[in-house]
Amino acid sequence: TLLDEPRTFHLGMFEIGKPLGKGKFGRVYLVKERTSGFICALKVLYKSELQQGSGVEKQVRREIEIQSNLRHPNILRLFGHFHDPKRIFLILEFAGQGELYKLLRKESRFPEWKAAQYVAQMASALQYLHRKHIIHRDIKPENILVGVHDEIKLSDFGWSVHTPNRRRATLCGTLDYLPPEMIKSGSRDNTYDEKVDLWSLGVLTYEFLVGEAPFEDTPVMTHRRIARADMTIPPFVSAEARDLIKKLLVLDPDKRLALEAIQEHPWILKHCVKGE
Ligand SMILES: O=C(O)Cn1ncc2ncnc(NCCc3cnc(NC(=O)Nc4cccc(Cl)c4)s3)c21
Repeated sequence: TLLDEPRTFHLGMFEIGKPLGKGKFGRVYLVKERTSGFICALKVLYKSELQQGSGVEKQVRREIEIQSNLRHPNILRLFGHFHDPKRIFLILEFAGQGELYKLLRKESRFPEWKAAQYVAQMASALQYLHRKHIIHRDIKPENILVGVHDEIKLSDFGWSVHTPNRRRATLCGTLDYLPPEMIKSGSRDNTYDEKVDLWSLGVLTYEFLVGEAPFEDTPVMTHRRIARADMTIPPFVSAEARDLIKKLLVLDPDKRLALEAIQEHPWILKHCVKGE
């Protein structure tokens, strides 16, 4: 079936179901693989649209190359891909509860126990990626899906790269989640490493608990507030959660709490059963 080692795939293998979402570059459908009955998500990308973007087609190839080799419960599986003259198709694991940011908007903010479980799963996914010298670089609620049992599925590796990244930082994500070292201009080496994902995890933790990003403002002000790590954490956030956020949203990348330490942080231990 689909889970076996890579084979060639084609559209006729799938029975197309309901649309799951419409992204910037194409639509996603719920599909069933005919022979095995296996349910998955099919992302359709139009080559015409990709060719317009600067090097976007290369990004999709890199995503396919990176994500096809990833196997982790909190990383959305890419089972395979194929293309026809006009389109590229990504065969993806189906995430039963869809996009995390929709759940977040609906609940406005998550209870601390739920936020802690999501952060612990994100830290586990990032530990797996960083051990493989992959930085995601675009961690934000829009790129996280949720499975039927509330398990986090980090997805959309369109922007992930292998470290160390000697390329100049390009403005790739929404400003809210960008770490200071990626928006700092002027300094000679605008390089960055996997610690950018630690900053974004801090922003994510804040947004889970508060319902909005810590530096949300006008673009100019957001830029300035990120550069100064200028944020206020509302009083309803517990002392332990506040402690973790402040240990991740640190300007100096080397002083950010390491992923292993996040798993041992009191706020995480309080809400997460060990070895879950
Ligand atoms: O999210 C939804 O809309 C709805 N939804 N609901 C449930 C569900 N289950 C699985 N997947 C879904 N959606 C697809 C998520 C993606 C995963 N990987 C991607 N990769 C990508 O888009 N790459 C890409 C494209 C264009 C340019 C470049 Cl550079 C890279 S998109 C699901």
